[in-house]
Amino acid sequence: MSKRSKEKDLKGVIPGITRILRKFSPYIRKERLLIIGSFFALLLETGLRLLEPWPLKYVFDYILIPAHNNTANTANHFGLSPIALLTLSAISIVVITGVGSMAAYLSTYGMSLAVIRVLSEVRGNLFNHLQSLSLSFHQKSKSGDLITRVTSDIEKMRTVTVKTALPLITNVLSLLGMLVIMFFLNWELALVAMTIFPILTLLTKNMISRIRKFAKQHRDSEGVLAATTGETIGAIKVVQVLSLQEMLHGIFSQQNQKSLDEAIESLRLSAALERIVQILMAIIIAIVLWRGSHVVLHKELSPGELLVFMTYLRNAFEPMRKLSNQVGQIAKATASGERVVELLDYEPNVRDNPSAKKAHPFFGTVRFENVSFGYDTGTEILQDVSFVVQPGQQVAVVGPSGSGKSTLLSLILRLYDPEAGRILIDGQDIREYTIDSLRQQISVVLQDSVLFAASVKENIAHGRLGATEKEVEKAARLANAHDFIMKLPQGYDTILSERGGTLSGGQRQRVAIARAAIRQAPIIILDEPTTGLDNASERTVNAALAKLTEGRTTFVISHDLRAVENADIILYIEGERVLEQGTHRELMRLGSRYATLYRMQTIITKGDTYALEA
Ligand SMILES: Nc1ncnc2c1ncn2[C@@H]1O[C@H](COP(=O)(O)OP(=O)(O)OP(=O)(O)O)[C@@H](O)[C@H]1O
Repeated sequence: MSKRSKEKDLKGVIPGITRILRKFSPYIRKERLLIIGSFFALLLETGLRLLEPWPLKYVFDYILIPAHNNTANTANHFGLSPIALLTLSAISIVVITGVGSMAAYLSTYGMSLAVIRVLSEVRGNLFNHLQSLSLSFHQKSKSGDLITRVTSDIEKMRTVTVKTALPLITNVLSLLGMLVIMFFLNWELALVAMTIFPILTLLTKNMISRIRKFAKQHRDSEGVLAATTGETIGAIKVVQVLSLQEMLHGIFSQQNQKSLDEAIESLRLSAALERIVQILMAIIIAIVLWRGSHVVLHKELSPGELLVFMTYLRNAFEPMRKLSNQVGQIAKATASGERVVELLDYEPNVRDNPSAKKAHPFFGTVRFENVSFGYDTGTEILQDVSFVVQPGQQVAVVGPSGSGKSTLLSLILRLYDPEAGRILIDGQDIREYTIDSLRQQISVVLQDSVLFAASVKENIAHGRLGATEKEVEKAARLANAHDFIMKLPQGYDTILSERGGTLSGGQRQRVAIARAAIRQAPIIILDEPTTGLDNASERTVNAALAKLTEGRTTFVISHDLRAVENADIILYIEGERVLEQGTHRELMRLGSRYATLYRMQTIITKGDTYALEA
């Protein structure tokens, strides 16, 4: 096959492979000794494979045919008697195959080992990279699709590289070797044999690119399926409560059918391609046999040499037949590889500045200077927000739903960066601190705290790496969680279910408070931590929160204005701006939005109380 036509066949695959290799080169470099060693073994294997039919030639040309024609003479060939030559040929068959197999074993084992090592390192880094990608990326991505990239896309690359790409390299090398020898034996016959390559290229070009297209679509559909499954299982409670099963089953079935159709189409094309190659090869073998016999009759080639020629052609048949399938497989794995590279290439929007330094232990002064932010360009959520909080002050962030309260606090954590203005902690722009050292000094308790499927002890210790058992217990006591934890079947060693689903809402919040407490962070963010709890749980959680926040700069989001009226500063947000700020007394005296909302809430609550009493 000419280099150019081969390149055309692989159009799209070659740039993909180049991109993947370039991206993986640091990992590949680490395994270079193993790869080079295995490559030499592979060359040896290929060379020996080429030698395989030659003993037959000598037996035919120098022993069998002369004997058959009664022209056998006792003349020595290569200084050997016919019987010695026969014995040597027989032995060499075993030696060539034996050494070739050993070389094949070494090359396969070495290369596979290198591939597995490279890909498992890539997978580890991909997982790390995923964790470091900004929240905005994860909110836009489908988690199932990301999971497919880390798991089955990498697995696809591994199996195809080991089981298909490496044998393909051996096949291509031996095909090239066979061609050289065939030209050397008889260039005219070699040319006839070679006509198969351009014909094959023309016939298969279109099919290969269609296989690639369907394979890529199939991989993407699998990602969508995984995403739907993940989303459904993740929200199973909502699904069951709202009886969404049938609707989701409909969506899933459609996606499943699409994935099936694409898989079948790509399989059908691969199978058709294989058969086309098979028929073409039979035609070429027939032509070469026909033409070759004439050449032998004209004494331009010995019968043994024609035998070698035909054996090469037959041997070439198997790799050639497989070639199309292998190229199809490689095209599929390249699609997987490109999905992995695409993800690795994705840069987090929020990352450490080159000049960023590890933060010193914070005192806890927080200053917003003309901060503006929007999730999508053009739609501002916060505009020109400015305020200052002194160490140890309690700040309440209030305002209508969707006004940007959670967004404001997520900026302090650098989950997003402001579009304009800056946020300072202890007088320094937070972008000048490394993200890790900034977040380590901020504790967060959210409305619905997520716990991991690990022991209670581990869940609390997640708050600070290297926390001791004593510290875990101290934090749990502070969070009013120790008593209920001791009543769990294995106490602190009780393994929680996924997302802490086996605990009640109040218990989950108290474990989350313990996790926040163990951090001993100077800044605390509470995003409606008591919403959804009954009165008794709310009281216990509030008592725990009071201990957690004592003496620390605290931001608390609350819809219940009476719960935060003692805050040192109240920020009232509405219409993208902090409309009012001050103490409860100051804002009530102002008699504007906050005061109206506060009065409304008080009246409503009183109304509820009267209703209950009646
Ligand atoms: N990841 C996101 N991408 C795009 N828009 C978002 C995202 N998160 C929030 N928003 C939008 O930003 C606005 C502010 O949301 P935010 O959650 O900060 O409000 P909030 O005041 O905390 O609301 P609530 O009181 O209901 O919790 C809303 O209009 C919301 O739809």
